This record gives sequence, C-alpha cells and structure tokens, in this order.
Amino acid sequence: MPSVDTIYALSSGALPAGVAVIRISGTRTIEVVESLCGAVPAPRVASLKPIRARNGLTIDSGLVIYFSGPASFTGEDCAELQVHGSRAVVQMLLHELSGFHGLRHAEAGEFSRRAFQNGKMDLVEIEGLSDLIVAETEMQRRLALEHSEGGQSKVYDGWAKRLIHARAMIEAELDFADEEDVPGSVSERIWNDMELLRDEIDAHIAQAPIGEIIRDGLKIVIAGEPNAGKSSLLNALAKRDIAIVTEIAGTTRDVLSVDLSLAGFSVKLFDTAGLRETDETVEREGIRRARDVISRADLVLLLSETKMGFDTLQELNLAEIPVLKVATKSDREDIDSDVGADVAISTRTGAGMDHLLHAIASYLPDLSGVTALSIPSRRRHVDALRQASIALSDSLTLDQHGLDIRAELLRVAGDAIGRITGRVDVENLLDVIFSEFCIGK
Ligand SMILES: Nc1nc2c(ncn2[C@@H]2O[C@H](COP(=O)(O)OP(=O)(O)OP(=O)(O)O)[C@@H](O)[C@H]2O)c(=O)[nH]1
Ligand SMILES: [K+]
Ligand SMILES: [Mg+2]
Repeated sequence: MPSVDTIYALSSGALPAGVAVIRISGTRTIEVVESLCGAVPAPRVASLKPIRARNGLTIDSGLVIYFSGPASFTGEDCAELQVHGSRAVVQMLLHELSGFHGLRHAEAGEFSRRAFQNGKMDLVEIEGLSDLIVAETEMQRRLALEHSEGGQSKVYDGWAKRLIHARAMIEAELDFADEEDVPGSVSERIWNDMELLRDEIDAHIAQAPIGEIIRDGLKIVIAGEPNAGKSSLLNALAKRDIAIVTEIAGTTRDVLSVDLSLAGFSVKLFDTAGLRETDETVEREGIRRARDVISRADLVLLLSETKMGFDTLQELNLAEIPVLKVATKSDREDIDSDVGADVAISTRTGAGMDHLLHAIASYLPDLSGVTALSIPSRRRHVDALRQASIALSDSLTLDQHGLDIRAELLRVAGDAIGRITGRVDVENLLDVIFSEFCIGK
C-alpha cells in the first residue's frame, strides 16, 4: 500500500522525561529525516544529529535511527528520533512534523496495525505485545513475552497445518476412491492424529482459567460480620489507607478494591459491607453488592472474631467458592483464640499476616511444569479453540457420514484456528484488537 500516509507519534511515556522517542513510519520517512537532520544516517545506526525546523530554528539535538523497510517494526521505512523529553521539545517537533505534506499523526495502535498488515507480526504476537506493554506482574510479563515473540503462534500454526494435511489426504482418498490399487486407506492414521489434536486443543483450553488469573488477577473478597476488621485487613494488605475504618459496625457500604502483586501474580482484593440483617436502606444495598461480588470471587476470606460469627456465616451460600476462615484481632486478650479458623491475624500487631499471605498464595495456580505456551491468554483465542474442538469432535464422531462432510468439518476447525493468528479473514476483528493500543504503539 504505497499510497498510505506517513504517520508519526510520541511512542514513549508521559512527559517530562529524560528521553522522548518519536516514531515515524511510511514512504516519506527519508524525506522527513533529511529535512530535519540534514542527512539520513545509515540504517540501524544511532547518530547524534541536530534536529532543525524548516525555518532554520534548531528544535533539539538527539539520536536519530533510520530503519529501511521492510526491516523495521512496521515493515515500512521508519525512523526514531530520541530527543530530550520536555513538553516544549516534543510539542515543537510534533508541530514541525504536522507541517510536512503527506504526514499525519498516528491513530491508536496504527504502527502495530501496519506491522500486522505488512506481515511482520500476526494477531497473537500483536496482542502479546499489547499485553507486554501493560504487564504489571512477573507472570503477565512471562506470558506476554512468549506470545509477542511468536511461540504461541507456532503452536497454533502447527495445529492448522495438521488440519490442512488431514484434509489433503482425505481429498486424495476421495479422488482415487474408484481406482483399484489405492494404497491401504490413509484415513486410519489421519483420524488417529485428529483425535490426538482434539485432545491437545482441549488440554490447552483447560488451562484458560490460569490465563484469566494471570491477566485479570485472582479475585479475593474479604467478607464477614460487621466490625470483623475487614477494612483494616484491606488497608494492611495494600499498605495504604484506602478504606475507612471506625469502631461503628456498618462503616463500609460500597465495594472497594485494590490491585496487589502476590508471588508474581496479580490479585484483586475487594472489601465489602459487613453481612447482617438490617432495615437501613444504604447498608442493605451495600450488603446486596457484597453478596454479588462474593458470588464472583475466586477466593473468599471470611473474617470473624468469634466462633459464632463463622457459624452464622456458614449460611452464606458459598457453594463452589473456596473459603479461608480468618480469625481477627488476635492481639485482644478478651478474644477466644480457638474459633476454628484457618488463620488468626491481628492487623494491629501484624501477627499472623505472613501466615495469611502464605495461605492465600496456595490458591494461586501452580505453574510448575506449566509453560506459557500451554496457556491461552485471551477469551478470543479460547472461543476460537472451542469452535475448532467442536468441529473436530463432530468430524471424528460422524464416521458413518461421507468423507466429504468430515473434511468440511476439518476446514471449519482450521479456519477457527486461523482466525486466532489472523491467517484467515479477520477484517472485522481488527478494529477491536488495535483499539486496545494507545497512540504511538
Ligand atoms: N485490637 C484490634 N482491633 C482491630 C483490629 N482490626 C480492626 N480493629 C478494630 O475493629 C474495628 C472495626 O474495624 P474495621 O476494619 O472497620 O471493620 P470492618 O469489618 O471493615 O467493619 P464494617 O465495615 O463496619 O463491617 C475498628 O475499631 C478497628 O480499629 C485488630 O487487629 N486488633
Ligand atoms: K467498622
Ligand atoms: Mg469496613
């Protein structure tokens, strides 16, 4: 697409900063760099240059790197100008760039979109890159890096190839079916492999909850009686004064949340209103919200000072959700130390807090023996994999039907997998995927 605009944007973070990186991509890159810097440096060699506006004023001096397409991030001619990261320098440089004919400011995700369109990265790699940019925990970084560098794409491409191979063998069998000496049916081997493939895909899908926890964090809800010390615990774990703590029962009404990092995982911790019968309108709404967020928890920390408290809380319908019973205020002498809890804590003295964190960590996914490649990272991927698995299963079970129908089901499965990496028509998906990026990426 030679006629597309040349685009530019600030690709580095918030200003002011030590260095700001302005990226340019498109056919006019050479012309622009020549005008700003006097000459275009050799490709991929950082060169310190004065950067001048066309009226002769020096904007700044900085490192200029030119990438000759297709050996660049976008696949087009690209340049990166590394200038001093002040608002004034960046503003003047962007203003100068806007004055060039055929240049315009990039839209969100546009550099990456060009990389995809020019075949530099597939969709899984691009999504991995988008995840890597926003990664906050060690596990998020590991998963995103693996995906952005194409490891996952290789797995999906391998699966798609096996499906194509199977179809080709079936086509051949259909073509030669009426000939005398067809070498013994190829089908046997093909269907064995397709069954294996279906099992591999299902095993991959089964890891989706881990991918979700890595991306979105483990949802932990602090629940319990009024005044049990729930908000005090939230504040203690967050090491910040987030929730209001008072001695008045029924202080917390809204659901509060904070993101923490625990053992390399992201954890979303929720504080909720104390659970009790009440006629007070605001508190009732708070309790309704508490029950709602409890029902969506991965883990509930059930807090109480007393054994009776835990007993009444049993009535909460926590059916499928793991619960950790936490006895609070262990520093108080008037409190019975044996209330049948899993952990006893005091936010006042810090007693038991390590024990509690340890107990929580045991609810995090065990990643020993699990590689990043065995974990699907996004709902989009899982949905497509499910479609592939269903089509594959159908083609395996429909053995009384004609081969042509079974081959068609393999095509459906292959297309579903092809859509994950973008090998198969995904035009309608692109806007959704690239809109997740910010400008300059
Ligand atoms: N001695 C002692 N007091 C505590 C401890 N944790 C909390 N408290 C006190 O218990 C009272 C209630 O604490 P909160 O954290 O507001 O309890 P809560 O469960 O959030 O209460 P509601 O939001 O009203 O349901 C406050 O007076 C706290 O200072 C503790 O570990 N030891
Ligand atoms: K309180
Ligand atoms: Mg509270």
